[in-house]
Amino acid sequence: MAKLLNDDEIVAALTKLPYWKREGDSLERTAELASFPQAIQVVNRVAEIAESADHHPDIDIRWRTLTFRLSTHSAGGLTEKDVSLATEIDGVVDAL
Ligand SMILES: C[C@H](O)[C@H](O)[C@H]1CNC2=NC(N)=NC(=O)C2=N1
Repeated sequence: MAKLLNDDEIVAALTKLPYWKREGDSLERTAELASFPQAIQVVNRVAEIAESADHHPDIDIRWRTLTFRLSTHSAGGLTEKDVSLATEIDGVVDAL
């Protein structure tokens, strides 16, 4: 099972993830895209990445604004899997 990150490790990871904040046991980011279809494109690409990694985000879709919440449910908190998925999501959002 993935190892839980401690508070210092989470703070260190967040210095490299400026769009993300910690909300308790989750990492959270909002992204506003140019249109609803673009937002759905991002969701579809993130879904592919999540399936490959077998690590799935919570995603809230409101018109063209997406909110991603990442946590490793099996470990009961944040792990390197969440940091890695956050980095991948940033790449998807940046690509549009
Ligand atoms: C069996 C499978 O590996 C698990 O159910 C995976 C699926 N996706 C997951 N996603 C997230 N975010 N946390 C998990 O603990 C998790 N577990």
